[in-house]
Amino acid sequence: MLLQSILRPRSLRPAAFRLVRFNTSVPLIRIKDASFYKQHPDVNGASNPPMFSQLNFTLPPAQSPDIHHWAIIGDTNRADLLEIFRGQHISDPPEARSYPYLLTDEISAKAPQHRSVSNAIQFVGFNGQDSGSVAGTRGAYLSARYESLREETDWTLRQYLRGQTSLNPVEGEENGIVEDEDFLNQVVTQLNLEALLDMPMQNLSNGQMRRARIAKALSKKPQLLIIDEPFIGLDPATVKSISALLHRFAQRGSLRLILAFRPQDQVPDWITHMMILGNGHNVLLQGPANDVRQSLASWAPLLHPRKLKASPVTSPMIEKGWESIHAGILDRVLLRDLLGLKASPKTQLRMRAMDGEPLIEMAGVRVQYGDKVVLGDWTSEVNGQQKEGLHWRVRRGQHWAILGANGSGKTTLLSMITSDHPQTYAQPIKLFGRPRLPEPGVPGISIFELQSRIGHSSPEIHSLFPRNLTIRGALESAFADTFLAKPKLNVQIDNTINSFLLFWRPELDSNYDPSSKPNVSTTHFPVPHRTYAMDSILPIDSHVNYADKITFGRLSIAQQRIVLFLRALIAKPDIVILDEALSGLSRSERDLCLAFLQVGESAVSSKSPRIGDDKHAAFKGLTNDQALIVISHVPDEIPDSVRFFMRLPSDPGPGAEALDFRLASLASVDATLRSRAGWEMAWLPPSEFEKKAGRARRRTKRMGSQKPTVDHEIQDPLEFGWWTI
Ligand SMILES: Nc1ncnc2c1ncn2[C@@H]1O[C@H](COP(=O)(O)OP(=O)(O)OP(=O)(O)O)[C@@H](O)[C@H]1O
Repeated sequence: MLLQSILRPRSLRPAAFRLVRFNTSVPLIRIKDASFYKQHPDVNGASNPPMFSQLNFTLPPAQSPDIHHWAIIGDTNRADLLEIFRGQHISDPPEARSYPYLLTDEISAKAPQHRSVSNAIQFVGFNGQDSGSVAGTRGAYLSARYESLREETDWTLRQYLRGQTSLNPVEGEENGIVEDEDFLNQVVTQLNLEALLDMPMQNLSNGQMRRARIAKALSKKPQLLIIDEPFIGLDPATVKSISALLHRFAQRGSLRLILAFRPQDQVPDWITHMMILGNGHNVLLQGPANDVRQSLASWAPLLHPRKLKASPVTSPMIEKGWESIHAGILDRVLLRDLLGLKASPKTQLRMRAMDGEPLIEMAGVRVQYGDKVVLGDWTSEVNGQQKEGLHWRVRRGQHWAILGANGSGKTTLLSMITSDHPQTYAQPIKLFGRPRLPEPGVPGISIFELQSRIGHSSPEIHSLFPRNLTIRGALESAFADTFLAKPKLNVQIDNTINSFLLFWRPELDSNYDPSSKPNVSTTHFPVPHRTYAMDSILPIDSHVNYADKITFGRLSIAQQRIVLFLRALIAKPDIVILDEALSGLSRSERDLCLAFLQVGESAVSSKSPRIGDDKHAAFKGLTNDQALIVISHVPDEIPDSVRFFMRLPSDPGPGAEALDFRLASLASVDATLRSRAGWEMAWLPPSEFEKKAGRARRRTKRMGSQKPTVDHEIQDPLEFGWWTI
């Protein structure tokens, strides 16, 4: 989403072809007409194609007076480019990539360890398998995070930051190796990490872990810090503060920064230069941010080729856009993402389901470690009285969003529902109308029953999901007791899995080519009396056997997230929990997931026409019997069918009003959390929230000659004092 700011008119020239002049002649990174290979260019021919052929890129050091704050924008191939910047992959010719500034006398005198590229350039990436694990922490399933036993290797944040993570430290390094204590303290303060210093790393929330990793990288005072997807999974206030903080560090002139984003992400205003990657390993545009934005804006008409052909107006930049489309480097899905245009997924607003069977009931949940209460440290209104702890009810058919700043307890709350948290058993929680432990006359609910009735996708599941399962195996595991146990399958389940695999083939099978027909003889098939597309009469196996060959580990991060999203839905569980399940997806993939959630296989993708037959679709969207719980820091990832939300309290720090606990519903059909107005309203501090939101009011209805009774539809809002926005 790059076209946020007003564009100033300038001549349209592809920035990649422009000469760049710097005041300093000693760049930090110089890449000149280089191609890059994963293996030596002489081996493996076709399976070792060049990446970023004839790449040119120059980055002046932080000490140079030229201000260069770079953003790299691209899909999965941006990871390869970031590795190239860090000295990985083979450069052809070898001397075409160099780091001249690291060889200067200035570096030898000030920071000799920075003569090595791996010391001078630090990288922080958050997405995917390595995202949560730091030096062996957070390695086990979520439940391990909550175990009271601590291993010797459960390093605290302080130990992690000081590098004290060796069981047998070398003499003299018992307290870690810190180059500059004052600087480390400053970084800790600025990233608001002081209060967490003595906490084991595996107990940190996602947002806290991200801040910790940025702090660790900054504390090494690198010449260049590269951060991939710096803001993914952070609450809006933390995004603002980390963005401002990174800007301050970069402005000081001691650190260069390269931030990498997905095409649909919002890029901070202070970014001065951009490189936009196209499909394959190709650079589409590169140069000063305003020029790139302007070139991109001129490509908007390419989304409407018919209108464009009728118009006599053309320009070299539009020509370049056409060429890129014809060469396959640019496609309309990518262009839409870059231009920040929303596709319009079919939205179906779910009727307010107020009288469904209760699936989750919490009556005063309070989770604490020692003196620290991490969930339920508030009072709220229950039947007109103030009660302590979390009181909440989720019924069949209801779609909820859980909102809260990083560290406010969202993951802890979910672990109460999934029973990953040992304290679940001691809490006043009922699931499916039953307590966790048996009570006189009421049987408890077993963990296996619970797992079979809850579909769940989360960053924790992503980081622990077995990489060697095939795509089909991954979906089948939704019907098993554990990831690797034998699934309980039957013909109907097999058909459902095939149906999902068929629908999602364009996204999951990288070799999928809608124009090529599978190499299967059709001569022995009965001749249909009408003409059908050839694809639809081929056996389904020929369309879905890709899923038996591709393993989860070979998929891109976005594809892995799609598979886990489908895995959460496929067994038609009573409760679907999507915890940051769509983060890391491109805008079009995310919109397709949202549409799929609501209308199933009749959702439409701009990527390719679907082969599926809607009438016989195995999945037609969530049913009125299912409940949905969504957690996301990004409004665009919250389906419009979400009609209720819970906001957990958080304290943004000195000078800002703390957010309090609220339960609320979205009153009008037009109000959604995806809309800017709805999102901002949901995050208002109490003084403003109470002015703008309404209270659930008592409605009565007459039943024959009997006295008026309270409408059952209003029971929960009145009982729990809901608000409406
Ligand atoms: N075992 C533990 N001991 C002490 N504190 C803990 C422990 N486990 C988690 N916490 C703290 O509980 C709080 C809630 O964490 P949780 O992961 O639920 O937050 P979250 O809302 O999911 O955050 P995010 O949006 O960053 O993922 C955090 O402050 C975390 O540091």
